[in-house]
Amino acid sequence: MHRVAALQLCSGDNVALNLETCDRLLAEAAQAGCTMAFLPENFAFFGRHDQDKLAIAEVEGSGPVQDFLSSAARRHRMALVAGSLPLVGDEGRCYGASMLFDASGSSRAVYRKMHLFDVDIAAGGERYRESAYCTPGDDVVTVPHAVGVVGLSICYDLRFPELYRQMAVAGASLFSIPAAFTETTGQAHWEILLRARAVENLAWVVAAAQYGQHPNGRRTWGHSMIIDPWGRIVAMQESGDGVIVADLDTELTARLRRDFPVLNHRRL
Ligand SMILES: O=C(O)CNC(=O)[C@H](CS)NC(=O)CCC(=O)C(=O)O
Repeated sequence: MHRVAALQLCSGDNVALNLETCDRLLAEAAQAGCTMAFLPENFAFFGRHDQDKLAIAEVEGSGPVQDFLSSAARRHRMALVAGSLPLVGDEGRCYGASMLFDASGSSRAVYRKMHLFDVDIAAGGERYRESAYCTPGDDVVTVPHAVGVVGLSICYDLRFPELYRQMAVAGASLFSIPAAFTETTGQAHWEILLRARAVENLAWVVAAAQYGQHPNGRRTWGHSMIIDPWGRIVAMQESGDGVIVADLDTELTARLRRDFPVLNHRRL
């Protein structure tokens, strides 16, 4: 059994304030006995304009947000999956990156968001062009850890089941899916997509989410969830700052994968 936490917050454009909130929630998670905590997409900064986040983009391995993560992991004695933070990319753009820190504060892995959210949402009258300021990563990342092999992903990636299948085939038994899902698409698709990724791969899903209204006027869906490999939602918070906690039973994953071997029945 490994107790893990997902943090939910409503990040704004003040980095220090967002990190303070994260730190408070991490302390709660540590207090609850968690050995690992997951943060949402854009936990450190949600700006007024899309390109604002370029100003806080860091080079991999150094910078105030990464320093905070390393120190928070050490202080709270927890491994962290830092949902997403901007890392410097090329041509004046950044990567949306998810980093895993171990409890000693060392960075163990970096995943760069592969699928960029360039969509128009008719129902909400919203237009997103993530590729205007972000550049996509090319590499699938799985990280062996105490809780199992962790597959890293970010938000819109959730709609691409082939990424999760590839991670599952590479051994992943837990998917991290941090998000800032739109309220409109979240209401329609969030839960069904998350549970599908869990069920079809017999894997745990930890989805730490942003909620509420951000400085750019956009509203995000919240509903952070931890889902077991049978598709049951074992912890969920609709709205508000908070920490959801679950005990990950790694035996359950092993038993399901043995007795219900869908991953071995693939023909393609
Ligand atoms: O707009 C912002 O600044 C915050 N959002 C994000 O950073 C990212 C990229 S724009 N959002 C998503 O990927 C939403 C996906 C989604 O909502 C879906 O797949 O339905």
